[in-house]
Amino acid sequence: MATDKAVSPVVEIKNLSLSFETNDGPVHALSEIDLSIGRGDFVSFIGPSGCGKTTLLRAVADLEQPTGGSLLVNGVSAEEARLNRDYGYVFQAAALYPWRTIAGNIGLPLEIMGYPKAERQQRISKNMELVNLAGFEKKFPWQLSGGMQQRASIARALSFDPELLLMDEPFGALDEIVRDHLNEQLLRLWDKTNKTVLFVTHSIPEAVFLSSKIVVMSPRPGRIYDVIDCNLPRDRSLDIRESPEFLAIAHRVREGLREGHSYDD
Ligand SMILES: Nc1ncnc2c1ncn2[C@@H]1O[C@H](COP(=O)(O)OP(=O)(O)OP(=O)(O)O)[C@@H](O)[C@H]1O
Repeated sequence: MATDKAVSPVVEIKNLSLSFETNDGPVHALSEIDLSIGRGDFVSFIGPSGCGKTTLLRAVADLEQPTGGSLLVNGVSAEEARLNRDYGYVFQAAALYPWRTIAGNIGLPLEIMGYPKAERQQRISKNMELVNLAGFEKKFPWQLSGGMQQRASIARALSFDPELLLMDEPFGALDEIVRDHLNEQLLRLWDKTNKTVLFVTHSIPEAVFLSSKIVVMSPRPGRIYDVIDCNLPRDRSLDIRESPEFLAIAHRVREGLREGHSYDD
């Protein structure tokens, strides 16, 4: 029923654990993860290196298999959600094919899925506009800046209109000015499309600026240390980073990272 879908969580994780078998024995990457993500939420995952942020995102994408607990995506198993193409994935590197034009890259998932040409073109134009790349259809990736390439990879992830956008440190390799600019654009995009976003980052200001919810993780094995609601106005601009509300949330994230962190190594 449509109403059920509107209120049910997009991602529901209960007591999830995930270990990797290695030659040196098991690596316990995630433990006792409980999390419910609502439709239209923008959820950032922040935590020290190796705390399992990427592993959690990959489990939602059905690219890693949990060893315990349950995980539902759009009310079905992660595998079924993957087969339903319920998510688009954006990596740290834009990973565009250099021999394809920007339009050709953005349209690639649509080609693979067998969309007819006219619909492909219409979706490519719509998504290029959404990420402010209209006019660059015929350029090749190497003719675009790093930030523009990353915007193209976001347009590619959105090309088939998935409900869920999984983003693994998409702006981590970019300089701070470009990153600020992309943060503002991503916020506008989220506001316009109402997608549910799961976003991995190492940056406290980025997490606070973008999110409706911040998940602070602690390492070994990765657990959720704190979940912080961010109710900053939806039409915020970068200036909000100077506001007391912003600084208070950033402070709570920083404290969580400090307290959840083990300094043994
Ligand atoms: N395929 C794998 N085999 C064995 N161990 C793995 C594998 N993938 C990840 N790990 C381990 O699981 C733990 C979590 O890794 P993960 O990449 O999810 O952390 P992360 O929080 O995303 O780190 P970073 O912030 O550095 O990207 C780490 O200890 C990592 O070495």
